[in-house]
Amino acid sequence: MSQPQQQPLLYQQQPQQPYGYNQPGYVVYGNTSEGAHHSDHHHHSKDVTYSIIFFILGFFISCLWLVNIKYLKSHEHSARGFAIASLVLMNKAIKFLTQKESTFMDELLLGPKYGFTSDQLMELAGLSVSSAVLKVYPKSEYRNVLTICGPGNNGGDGLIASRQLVGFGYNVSIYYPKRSSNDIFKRLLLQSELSGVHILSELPENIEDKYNIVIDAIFGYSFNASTGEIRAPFDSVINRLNHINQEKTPIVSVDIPSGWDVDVGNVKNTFVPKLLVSLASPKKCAQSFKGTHYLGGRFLPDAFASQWELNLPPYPGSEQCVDITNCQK
Ligand SMILES: NC(=O)C1=CN([C@@H]2O[C@H](COP(=O)(O)OP(=O)(O)OC[C@H]3O[C@@H](n4cnc5c(N)ncnc54)[C@H](OP(=O)(O)O)[C@@H]3O)[C@@H](O)[C@H]2O)[C@H](O)CC1
Ligand SMILES: [K+]
Repeated sequence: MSQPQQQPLLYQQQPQQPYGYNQPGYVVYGNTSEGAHHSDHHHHSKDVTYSIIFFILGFFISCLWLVNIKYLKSHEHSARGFAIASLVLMNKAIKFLTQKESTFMDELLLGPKYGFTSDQLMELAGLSVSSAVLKVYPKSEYRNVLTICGPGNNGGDGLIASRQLVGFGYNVSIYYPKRSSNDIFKRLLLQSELSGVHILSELPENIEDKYNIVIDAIFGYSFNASTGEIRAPFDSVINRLNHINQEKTPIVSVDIPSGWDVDVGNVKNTFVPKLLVSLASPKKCAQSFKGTHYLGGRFLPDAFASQWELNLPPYPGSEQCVDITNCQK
């Protein structure tokens, strides 16, 4: 006698639908409650497995913690636990700013509500960069420094960091091919020269033979990537940096790796620095950065940071920078 054939049964036809099973077209073979129970159990254990996987992956790419939202209603309490933990961590994750947000926040800090001056912020930003260099590249091994300064405030941070590095015992040269006529920058350059920084008239050949570190203070968050080109003279400067052997002479980027789109990242396939020192709060492009990552620019008032939900890590003691290498993705 032939066995009656088992008919596929759409799960939606069952009177009680356990959570997570009611996707259209979900099919259970056989109409016994045992089969449904077995499948139910299988799905619940899947909830736990997937919620754990997304929880762990979230440490590498934090937006994956958001995926765990769907397990908040799981029947498995461990899956719900991992979902809640993911959301807590997600909330604690450092915020990465867009170009627009960075500009807006800078204007706010310099406006009447917070009352900072540009000199103040730049001085603290520069001090953070020199402090991070001192930590990561000690002068016993990395004494000779070349700083390349751009036309804006990122270049100003470079001028300041260079002066401070001389104070820390480094031997520093600056290449500053497009100088601002703004009084602040003239004073910063004067102070650098008086402190003993060498001012170069052109970018030296054989950078790796002469220098132990290159500081990239060319462009910050106002770099305009929309035209798709880097204008002279920085096109050729960045091209030189693309070919530097960073195993010998690492590049330290101030706030943004120059040439990267602030919101998107390394779209032009230019150099990837060994060390990035983000200022105030990291920018979106730093989400794809895999090297050593420090945060500096310790000038944001606590009220400001909480209003903008920046979730910045605390700076240890009186330090001017903090290592955020593993908190960034
Ligand atoms: N609150 C803070 O976070 C602080 C940040 N600081 C630092 O300041 C920079 C932002 O400085 P900003 O002056 O706004 O701009 P940049 O330094 O990024 O330079 C922009 C100039 O670069 C030139 N540019 C832009 N796009 C291109 C391009 N495609 N090709 C060539 N050149 C380009 C342009 O200059 P021009 O003279 O050519 O017009 C831009 O004007 C921030 O990142 C921090 O490092 C402060 O130090 C402290 C406060
Ligand atoms: K830079």
